[in-house]
Order: sequence, then C-alpha cells, then structure tokens
Amino acid sequence: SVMRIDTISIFPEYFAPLHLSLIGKAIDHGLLEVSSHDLREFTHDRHRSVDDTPYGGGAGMVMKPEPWGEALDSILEQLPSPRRRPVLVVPTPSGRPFTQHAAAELAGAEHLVFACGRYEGIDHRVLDWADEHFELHELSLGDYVLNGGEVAALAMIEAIVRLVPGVIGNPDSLVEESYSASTRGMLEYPVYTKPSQWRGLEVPGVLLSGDHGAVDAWRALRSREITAARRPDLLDQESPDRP
Ligand SMILES: COc1ccc(Cn2ccc3ccc(-c4cc(N)[nH]n4)cc32)cc1
Repeated sequence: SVMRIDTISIFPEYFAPLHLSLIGKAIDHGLLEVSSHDLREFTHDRHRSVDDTPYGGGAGMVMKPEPWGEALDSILEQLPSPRRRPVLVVPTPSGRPFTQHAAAELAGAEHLVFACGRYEGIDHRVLDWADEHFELHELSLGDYVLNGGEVAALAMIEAIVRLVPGVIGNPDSLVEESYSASTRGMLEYPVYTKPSQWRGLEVPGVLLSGDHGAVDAWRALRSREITAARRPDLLDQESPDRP
C-alpha cells in the first residue's frame, strides 16, 4: 500500500531533499507519495501574512489560525472517501518525545500530514480544531530548540519511512537494529570494513576470526560498554529485547 505524506510550511523547499536517496527511490517505486504545500497559498491579503502579535503580549509573533485552517481543509478535501482520519503530526518543543517507538507507530499510517510552524508557534485553536478531524500527535524531536518544525519533520519522516516495508533495500539491517540500537535496547557496536590495516590501525582480530559466536559476544560486550558509558539510562529499562 502506498503511504502518502503531506507537509505544510512557509518554507516548502525544506522538503526537496526527501526526493533524494532512499526516500526518492521509494517515491520512484510508487511506495510513497510526498507533497509539500506552501502555507502562503492559503492567505488572501496583499502581504500574504501568516503571523500576528500574540494575545497576552510577549515577544515574537504567532501564526494566524485562518491559513492553517484552509490548508488543513484542503488536505481533507483531497482525501478519497470514505476515509480513515489522517494522522496530523505537529512538531513542537512542548510535544511528546519522538522515539523509535513513535516512529514505528506512525509507520503504520496510510496518510501522514506534517504541520510545520515557525515564529513562536501556531495559534492553539488550530490544534484544538485539528484534534477533531485528525489523529493529532504533538511531537518533540528532542530537548533542544529549533527555529521551526521543518527540520524536525524531515528527521521524523526519515525515521518513519525507513520502517515502511519495501522502502529500505535490506530489511535485515532493520531487524538487527531494532534489537540493538536506538530503540529502548542498546547502542550500536563499532563497525569495520576493508582494508584490515588503515593508517596503522587494525580491525579487532575477533572480527577476522570467522568465529560467529565470538563475534556476537564481542559485539554484545561493546554495545554494553558503550551504552553504560554514554546512555546508562537505557540500561536501567527492562526490555524484552535485551536478554
Ligand atoms: C516557546 O518556545 C519556543 C517556541 C517556538 C520555537 C520555534 N518553533 C516554531 C515552531 C516550531 C516547531 C518545532 C520546534 C522545535 C521542536 C523541537 N524538538 N525543538 N524545537 C520549534 C518551533 C522555539 C521555542
């Protein structure tokens, strides 16, 4: 089944990179449809204004609700009926953390819409209205501040789309990863390839030994060492993935 992704932003060109590499191939193979919409197309004043001063005062500007309402209406109108409610993802600093778990959850959706804000954010009534017409997810990319939602949406789209069957060339790499890395498992072990000697640096001997049991043990040990050093929080969680 084809996954459809719509993005809405005042910088739609942010999403041009999605047509490169893996995601570009998925689009070429008809597995994925990506459309980027310019929010200003849903303004009608001479200045095509999308923002205004915040009620209650404070610095910066807030995105007006009307253009967002018209943009979201336009997405809903273009849906084949009878339609399941599309998923609306709104990147925001105050969102629920976007995790591999969230990516897997969203990878099952048929239709994803990303509303990318700028300025100090979007008039909250847009979210209140959208909650009635979409399956709404307000998501944070991480505990750092961006200038808008576009970069977060790009990262989320990549994390989601690579989980869609058929999009990634080699499904094995996903299985391995799902048990050892960025999920609530452990961090990835170090990887090596030819040449076996490079600038006086060798590849760990066990990896050249052909002893698969020893290789697995070495990798598990390195994952545990690296996780303990960099992400002790991941070690605390009991998870079925980690024996
Ligand atoms: C009240 O504090 C702020 C309010 C708005 C902004 C700028 N901005 C506007 C829309 C928008 C969407 C997402 C994000 C974002 C998401 C993550 N993980 N970091 N930053 C930032 C965004 C900065 C800070």
